Amino acid sequence: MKRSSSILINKENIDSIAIGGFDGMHIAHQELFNNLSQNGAIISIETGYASLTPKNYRQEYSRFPIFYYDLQNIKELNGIEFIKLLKSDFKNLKKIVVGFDFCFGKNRACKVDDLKKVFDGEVVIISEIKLDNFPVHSRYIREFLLNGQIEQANRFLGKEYKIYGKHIIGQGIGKKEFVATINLSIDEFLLPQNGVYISKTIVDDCEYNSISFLGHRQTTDGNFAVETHILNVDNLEVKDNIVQIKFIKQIRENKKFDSFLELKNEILNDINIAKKYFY
Ligand SMILES: Cc1cc2nc3c(=O)[nH]c(=O)nc-3n(C[C@H](O)[C@H](O)[C@H](O)COP(=O)(O)O)c2cc1C
Ligand SMILES: Nc1ncnc2c1ncn2[C@@H]1O[C@H](COP(=O)(O)OP(=O)(O)OP(=O)(O)O)[C@@H](O)[C@H]1O
Repeated sequence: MKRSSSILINKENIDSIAIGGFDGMHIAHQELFNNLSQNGAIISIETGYASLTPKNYRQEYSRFPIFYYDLQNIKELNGIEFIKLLKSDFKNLKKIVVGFDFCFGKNRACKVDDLKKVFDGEVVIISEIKLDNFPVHSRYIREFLLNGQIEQANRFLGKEYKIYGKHIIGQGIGKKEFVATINLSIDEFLLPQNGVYISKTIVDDCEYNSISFLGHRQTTDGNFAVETHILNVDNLEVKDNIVQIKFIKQIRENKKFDSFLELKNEILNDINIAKKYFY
């Protein structure tokens, strides 16, 4: 994972910034970044709600350094004070890029027209970016994921939705009764709707085709699990504690089976569907 590189950047060199929450770093956010100059930077206002690309996972989706501002620390500033803060943090600031609906200052009282009044440099306002006539926003991408509409979410994201998890020990019956899986514990990321997904899994810097399951293991211990089975690889040894899953397509919902044999047959069927997709 590319951690924020902003600490290594000399703020004096930054001459343009894009401002927003930027959860997801989706295609509309990228359009804002396209309007930055060579020495641009991203100002990410942290509300604590980011779940598509939580704070420490955002940098990998842009070459521009990200500087984080905690909303709690700036929410009492009025519009003029907020811009003053940015100008004092970035002494060479000449351009600000925001979207059509950008609000700033205490109680979100200031709008884009106010920005033009209080900032004495160039202000670039990006009109609402849409895909198939549908506005692109993080909140809609979250809804797509929660409905299992991964392909739609991925189009809006401009990339495959990816989560990071910690490798944990499972029940230990997968390999014996079904197929081997890597079990994960997920903290900060939004999980798509429960079910079975064609996916890719990144383990120890290698990306593998996979099939992933999210949900309560209704057929075995009933516990909630995030599990991924790597296709065509037996006995993969996982060294790194952190494993990534990219979601591609939901193939079915989670189900309760009357016997282990029925679950096993369904899992083998899922694997065949995934193999047809990949190979
Ligand atoms: C592709 C796939 C599909 C699965 N589908 C279901 C399911 O529909 N219902 C269910 O109860 N468990 C499902 N599971 C979870 C299995 O119950 C689980 O892998 C098994 O209990 C082994 O768990 P373990 O890895 O913790 O040992 C699925 C697992 C995989 C890999
Ligand atoms: N569809 C869009 N078109 C143009 N600008 C956008 C669009 N979505 C967001 N922006 C701009 O990107 C910046 C970041 O916005 P923000 O983090 O609120 O994204 P969002 O996708 O609208 O999120 P949410 O759905 O949670 O409100 C802001 O300057 C905002 O105006």
